[in-house]
Amino acid sequence: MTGGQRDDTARGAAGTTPDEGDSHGGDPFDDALALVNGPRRPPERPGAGAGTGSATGAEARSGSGARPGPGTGAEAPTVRMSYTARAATPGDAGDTPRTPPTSDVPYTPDDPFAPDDPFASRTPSPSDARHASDTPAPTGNRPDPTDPTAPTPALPWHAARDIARRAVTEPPAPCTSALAAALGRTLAAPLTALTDLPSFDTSAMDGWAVAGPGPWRLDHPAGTPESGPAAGILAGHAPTEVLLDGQAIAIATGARVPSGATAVLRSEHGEVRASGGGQRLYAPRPVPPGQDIRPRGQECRRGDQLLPAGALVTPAVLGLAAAAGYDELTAHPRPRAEVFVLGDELLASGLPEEGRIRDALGPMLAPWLHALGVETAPARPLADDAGALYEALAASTADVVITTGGTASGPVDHVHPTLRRLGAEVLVDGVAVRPGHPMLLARLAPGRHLVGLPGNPLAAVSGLCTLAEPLLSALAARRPAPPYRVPLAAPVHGPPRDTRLVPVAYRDDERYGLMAAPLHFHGPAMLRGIAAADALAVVPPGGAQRGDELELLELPWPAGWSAGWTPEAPTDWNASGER
Ligand SMILES: Nc1nc2c(c(=O)[nH]1)N[C@H]1C(S)=C(S)[C@@H](COP(=O)(O)OP(=O)(O)OC[C@H]3O[C@@H](n4cnc5c(N)ncnc54)[C@H](O)[C@@H]3O)O[C@H]1N2
Ligand code: MOO
Repeated sequence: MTGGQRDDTARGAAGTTPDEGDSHGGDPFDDALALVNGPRRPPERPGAGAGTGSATGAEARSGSGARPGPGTGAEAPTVRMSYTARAATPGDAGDTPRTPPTSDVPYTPDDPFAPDDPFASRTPSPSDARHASDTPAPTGNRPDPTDPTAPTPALPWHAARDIARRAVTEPPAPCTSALAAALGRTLAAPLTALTDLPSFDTSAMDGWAVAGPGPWRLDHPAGTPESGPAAGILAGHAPTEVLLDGQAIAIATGARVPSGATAVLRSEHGEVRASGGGQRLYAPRPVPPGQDIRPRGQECRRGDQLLPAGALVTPAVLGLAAAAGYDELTAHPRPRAEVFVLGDELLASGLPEEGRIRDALGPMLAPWLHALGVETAPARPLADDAGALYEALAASTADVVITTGGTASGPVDHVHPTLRRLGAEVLVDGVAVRPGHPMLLARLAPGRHLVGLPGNPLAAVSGLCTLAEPLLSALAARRPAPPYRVPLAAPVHGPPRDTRLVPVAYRDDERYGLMAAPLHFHGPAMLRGIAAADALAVVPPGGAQRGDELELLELPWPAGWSAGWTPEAPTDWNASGER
């Protein structure tokens, strides 16, 4: 979890006073929320100059609760909304289209606040998807093979995730690798200690190993007498001395305590005085037996289970494994994924021009998959060409192929026909979730799957989190993380039948503690909200109120994430003096 300790007094929690977001208060998190949650410029209407026919800033702040008609000021039918002021303002309801809706078409398929979406679930889903586990095991919503034109009912969100997780019956066989190569993989067997830890009685402090009550004779001072505890038994040495009652010897932190020693006296607690040609060590007060000695086996005994099979190999696990004597680990291989980005309109660089736009998914998906522990090459752009898609899918050997775009039924949406041509088994064909409902999952061959992400960028994120993440996690043999819930900081409207995934940022609240503040700019084609988010909140059909505890899907990068950065070549900072 990230950001739980942030001091957030932000006014920018979505749906509260969003349009005040332009006044930054100097608090970094406040500023971040304000930046992402406001202010918005009303969208231009096609063919109109900037601002023409759009709500003014004053109107935007007025919270009138009505959506203006196209250039007439006429009000659309009232739509029940929780954060009325924002949702009622053009350009504000997530992805309000450039053409404001007419009064008889009060919302569009894109509108995340629309109470009912004609393109959403074609059959009712359970009224509350939070209880999907009460429903019988899902069998998917693959289309009727006898009728290729039959509409496919969208699956409830939890059921779709469940199918994705269970699509993998057996993860690829584990393999053994050097420790470092196991990072990010899943332990195939319990991590069992190969040694006691510590493996010998160890001094926890620099000072003297002492035997019995003081004062003690320093019979074995190593080095000069003045060097005190800096000499004596050093870490890494195996002492042969046996201390007798009344004797002491200098010892360093981490050194093996000689037999006969009953405690370690810290250097700052002891005083060495000359005495009759020798030296005596005095302590201001009695030293309890065992003080500052880490006894052998304190952390574990050889054979103890340190971690179960299925644990994720994190940097800390690598450290523990090394301490416990491992040179190699047996772990499940990382899933291998290939990403094909479809769309003739996509540009790889520069500014959007003449109807063409930048590819936002290629740059996002490969590192997102890396963050999920998946091996993948840079995304491959593919033209909107059925033949090219067929060739690419037929040639791929990846465990999971991820396509973006082409999932709907437009003239160049080739994913469904290509899957049919390949004889793939469609397991999920549409999910009752917004955004992202045309997402799909298919089995290309035993052990090989395809996740079709919709082209709208936030819809693609939704598909990634809904279908790809559980599938990849099962392939990596990870145990599903138990869902956790955080109270919502502001109400979120929701359609009656579809789950919504809404970007949220953590904030602290006096009453509830950690809360999830919904972020604006959450329309299907927008990435501005998710780019500032800590997680996606799973809003059940019908929406949620402030204080409702919602399941969160955390994004796979915690605060301070460094993308596993490693220098390509060793860098000598001193040589250049530059950073
Ligand atoms: N008749 C219907 N039309 C649509 C429906 C529907 O149910 N019936 N669903 C809508 C929804 S919801 C979505 S989401 C999209 C899904 O479309 P596709 O998966 O076929 O994707 P495209 O049409 O190729 O693109 C949609 C949109 O996204 C832009 N895009 C695509 N790829 C990228 C990318 N890599 N980077 C940035 N933007 C991308 C593309 O230009 C389009 O604007 O279908 C709706 N239509
Ligand atoms: O517009 Mo679509 O809901 O899948 O993003």
